Amino acid sequence: MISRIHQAALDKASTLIEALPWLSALHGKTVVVKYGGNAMTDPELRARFAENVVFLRYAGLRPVVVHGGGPQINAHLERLGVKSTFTAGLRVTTPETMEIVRMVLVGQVNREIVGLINEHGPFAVGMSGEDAHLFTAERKPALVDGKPVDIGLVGEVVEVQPGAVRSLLDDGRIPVISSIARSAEGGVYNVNADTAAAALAVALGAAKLIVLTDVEGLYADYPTNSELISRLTAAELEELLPDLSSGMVPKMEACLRAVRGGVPQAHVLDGRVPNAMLLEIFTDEGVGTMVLPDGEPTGDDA
Ligand SMILES: Nc1ncnc2c1ncn2[C@@H]1O[C@H](COP(=O)(O)OP(=O)(O)O)[C@@H](O)[C@H]1O
Ligand SMILES: CC(=O)N[C@@H](CCC(=O)OP(=O)(O)O)C(=O)O
Repeated sequence: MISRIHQAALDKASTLIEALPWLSALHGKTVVVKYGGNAMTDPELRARFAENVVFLRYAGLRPVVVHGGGPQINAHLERLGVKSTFTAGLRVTTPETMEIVRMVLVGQVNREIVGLINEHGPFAVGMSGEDAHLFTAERKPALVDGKPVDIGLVGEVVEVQPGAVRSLLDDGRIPVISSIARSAEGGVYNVNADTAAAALAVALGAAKLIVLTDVEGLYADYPTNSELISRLTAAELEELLPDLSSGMVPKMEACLRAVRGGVPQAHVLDGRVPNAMLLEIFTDEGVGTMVLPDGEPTGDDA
C-alpha cells in the first residue's frame, strides 16, 4: 500500500513529468516577460518573480524581462510635489517628468529587479531601452474620442535593434530592460512598458510574450462582470479593444501587436499569484488570458 507520504512524493513526480512536453517544446526558446509596476509592490512576490525567471533560465529557456514601474514613478513624483496625469492610459510627460521617469525606472526599479535575480547567480544585466539603440521611438499623441491629443515626451517604438539583447542571451544572461526609448533626433521618450515588451518580443522572434499584472487576466464587460476570458484569437481581441478601459488597453494592444507580429502566444497573467509564470508555462492547466493567432482553436471551439 502506498503511504500518504509516498503519495505526496508521487504527486510531485507527476507534476515534474507533466512539465516534460513543455520543457522539450520550449528548450532554447526566448520568452519576453513584461513585469508591471502593480505586480511588484509586495517584497515576497518580487522574490518569487526573480526565482521564476531564474527557473526558466535553468530549464533551458531564454527569458528577457521588460519592466514598468508606474506606481513607483507616481510615488517619486508625489514626494517631489510634481503633479502627473494620464490620458488614455499614458502618462502626460513634461521634460521634468521625463527626468524623473528615467531616474526611477533605470536607477531604481531596474536595479532592484537585477539585484533580486542576481541573488541566484550572475545572470541579470540591466539595460535602458536607449542602450545600443535597442528602442527608437517617435512622439505619439494619445487618442481621445478618436482625436489626437498631445501628451508630451511619450513615444511609440518604431524600430528595435535587438543585437545587444541577443548577445546577452547567447552569453547565458538575463537582460532586464527599462521602458525608455531614444528618439532619432537625440532625445528620450517615455514608452508604455507593455508596448515596448511586445515590440521586443516580435524583434526577437520570441515563443511567448507574458504580461504580468494585478488582475487574473482579461475580464469580459469589466468592471460589471469579472468573468475571465481564458483564450481568444487576435481577431476576437481586435473586436473587443474599442470597449476596453484604460489599464487593459495597452496590455491587450501589446498582445495583439505581438501575435500579429509572429509571436505564437501572448498571455496576461496575475502577478499576485506566486509562481503564475511557471504554472502557465509548465502545466496543462494554463492560467490567465491567452491570445492566439487567427485560426487557432480557442477554449470554446477546441
Ligand atoms: N477588461 C478588463 N479586465 C481586467 N482588468 C481591467 C479591464 N479593464 C481595465 N482593467 C484594469 O486594468 C488594470 C491593470 O492595468 P495597470 O494598472 O496599468 O497594470 P500594470 O501596472 O500591471 O501595467 C487592472 O488592475 C484593472 O483595474
Ligand atoms: C507612457 C507611459 O505611460 N509610460 C509609463 C511607463 C511605465 C509603465 O508602463 O509602467 P507599468 O507597466 O507599471 O504600467 C509611465 O510613465 O507610467
